[in-house]
Amino acid sequence: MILLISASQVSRITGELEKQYTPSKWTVRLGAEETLKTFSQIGSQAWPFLVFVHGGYWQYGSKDESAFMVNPLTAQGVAVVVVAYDIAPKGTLDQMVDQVARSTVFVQKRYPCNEGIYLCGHSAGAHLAAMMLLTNWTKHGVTPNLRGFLLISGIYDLEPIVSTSVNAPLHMTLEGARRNSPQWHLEAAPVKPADPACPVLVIVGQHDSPEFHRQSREFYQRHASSHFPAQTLCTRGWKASFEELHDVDHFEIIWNLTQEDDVLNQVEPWPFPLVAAIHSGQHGPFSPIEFEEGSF
Ligand SMILES: N[C@@H](CC(=O)c1ccccc1NC=O)C(=O)O
Repeated sequence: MILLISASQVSRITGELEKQYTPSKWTVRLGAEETLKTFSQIGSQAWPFLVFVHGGYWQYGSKDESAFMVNPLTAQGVAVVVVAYDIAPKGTLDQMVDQVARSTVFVQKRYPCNEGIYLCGHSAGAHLAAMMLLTNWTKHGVTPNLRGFLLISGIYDLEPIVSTSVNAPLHMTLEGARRNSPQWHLEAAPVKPADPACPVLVIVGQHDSPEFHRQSREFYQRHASSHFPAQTLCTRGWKASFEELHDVDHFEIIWNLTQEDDVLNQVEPWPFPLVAAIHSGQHGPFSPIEFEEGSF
């Protein structure tokens, strides 16, 4: 059989074929251009990342119990990384600090197009996150795109706990406690994060103990004083703020991250995309990003 078709028919057919093989022309919810833009953003993994470091006095807790804040965040396009680290007695403080640094570096290397890495830690996790303020990233080969720190009910000077039962599995010497106390190394912080305006939000719960209040206040403190002569976040030039959250204890302060009307909404001004996520109260699918020690 011989089939005769004209040039105009060919172009109509190829035009139709073109359309058939252009999936963006068939999208329903968004226009072609917007769909492609959205898709390329997802493809380039240009998300903000919230890296969460759990608490538990460096001797209990795990990543598996610590993904409770994931849903409201992922619903807002924030990728959440829940860090696992070797708690005592397996891990030492020095190792835990190094593991959190390497986890942060892993996120930067794996997702170089990220729209910022926000380090958030609770209690002992806030201590580990705060140690990242002091990290010399040059030895890791990359400076993470750190855009914010959210330090919740943390401890920044470990010396007072050396003589408490908390130290039993940690075996910290006074020297080790000092070495791992961000409070005592602010003046020596080698490199600030890439963004010099990287905000640091220090938060403590109203019903946290007076010692926890003191630790947060002194780490943040606006001016050095004769009463407290050490360097602080503020005196070292960090863009820091301090909040005492009303009517929450050491545990509620972090549990509330799961809730739509989270008390952290009251924090003003909030420098993190976290706030938008928590404000929205929309819970998306649970999709944590997990990686293990062996993968970095
Ligand atoms: N043994 C402590 C528990 C504790 O400090 C804690 C428990 C869960 C998550 C964080 C904690 N504290 C600091 O990391 C207590 O009885 O309060």
